Amino acid sequence: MKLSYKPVKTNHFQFDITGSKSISNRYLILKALFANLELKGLSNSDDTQVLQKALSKPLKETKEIDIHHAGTAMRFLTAYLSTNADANLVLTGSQRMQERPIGILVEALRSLGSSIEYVKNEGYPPLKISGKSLQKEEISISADVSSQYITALMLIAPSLKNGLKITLESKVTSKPYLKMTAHALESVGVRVDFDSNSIKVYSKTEIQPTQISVESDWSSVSYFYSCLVLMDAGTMEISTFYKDSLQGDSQVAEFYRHFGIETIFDKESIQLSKVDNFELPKKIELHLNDTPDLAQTIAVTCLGLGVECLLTGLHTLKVKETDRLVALKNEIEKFGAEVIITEESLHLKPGSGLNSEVKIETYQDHRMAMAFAPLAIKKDLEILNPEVVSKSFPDFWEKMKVIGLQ
Ligand SMILES: O=C(O)C1=C[C@@H](OP(=O)(O)O)[C@@H](O)[C@H](O)C1
Ligand SMILES: C=C(OP(=O)(O)O)C(=O)O
Repeated sequence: MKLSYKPVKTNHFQFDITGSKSISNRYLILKALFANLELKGLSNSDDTQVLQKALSKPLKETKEIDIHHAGTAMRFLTAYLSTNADANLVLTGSQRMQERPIGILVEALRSLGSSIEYVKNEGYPPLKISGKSLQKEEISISADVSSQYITALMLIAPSLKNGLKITLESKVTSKPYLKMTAHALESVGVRVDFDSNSIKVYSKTEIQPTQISVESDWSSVSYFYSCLVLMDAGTMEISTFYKDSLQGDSQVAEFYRHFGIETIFDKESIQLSKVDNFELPKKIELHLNDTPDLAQTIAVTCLGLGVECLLTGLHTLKVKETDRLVALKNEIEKFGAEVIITEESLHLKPGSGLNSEVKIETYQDHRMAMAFAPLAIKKDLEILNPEVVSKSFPDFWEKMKVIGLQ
């Protein structure tokens, strides 16, 4: 798809964004445990729909569940199904999902008493799961590969007889996602004690009727921050967001102050504006261990601005929808910049300008398509397989049109 920018008449853009897929998918598992939970504003992303569909089928009659590319659905369902006596099935996903590790979670669940077998390769989906009730109440797990393994255990913990105490080994990655899970549990009345390296989730069999409204997705809004930075002028009003967000990616508001974007919280929306006469830094250094999904957005913003950047804390990017460090290097260098990657960092040194007529490969990664789209404000470009955005943000291109990207 060829993308170009035609400034629209208005300078003030107002729109809403779909619900957070991370929050939605946590509450879908909680709803499977506690029927009297009512959810509003769920994400319309593929990742949420695939989980919703899997949970809506009678498990006894289900032989296989395919969750495609959805990491959260894969990890959360592995834990949920292994505790559900009706489950006797194969849980699988896309080719890439079969290359994303799950051994740490499977080992943890097995040590609690689960029956899970690898169908193809040791340590990777597909999994054959026979659900049963788990008896143990303590587990240690390494926390530096994916926080989703720990979230998966936290979400099933209320259904265990004595709850679950999880000890986190090694450095914790993506920690705000664990806080989000703790908050989701607490919001339905489950007690959680969260210390720096241990999490205790208490047992709960019933909850009071509870209604939850899902906040919009902060990772998705990051692309609009990037657009506004690269536009000459404009303001944006985007809903529904809260100042005390559960989402770690709300940190994007702080990060983009470095690029001259001010965020004002107004009731249930954010208002973004450009600071007058802002002087851009020559170089920016950010540690993104808490917010890995923002790395691509920020790297491409820096490319568009010609600002050098050093992003660290990125070791998990290799096991996401694609190896995002390699993908970023490949695509950014097409524009004439230099990118040096290590196991956990990306250093971008801008070139003298931006090369034209660049075609962006998206590697079946929604965030590759969405992160590069704002660059079209500076240079016409082509995004290959633009439909990948539906993993988290099906309306992405429609919203881009609102601000002038066609
Ligand atoms: O729990 C979640 O909802 C997520 C946790 C993060 O994954 P890791 O913990 O694997 O970094 C994040 O990248 C992903 O998009 C969503
Ligand atoms: C990494 C992501 O998702 P998941 O791990 O849930 O597939 C993402 O949305 O960027």
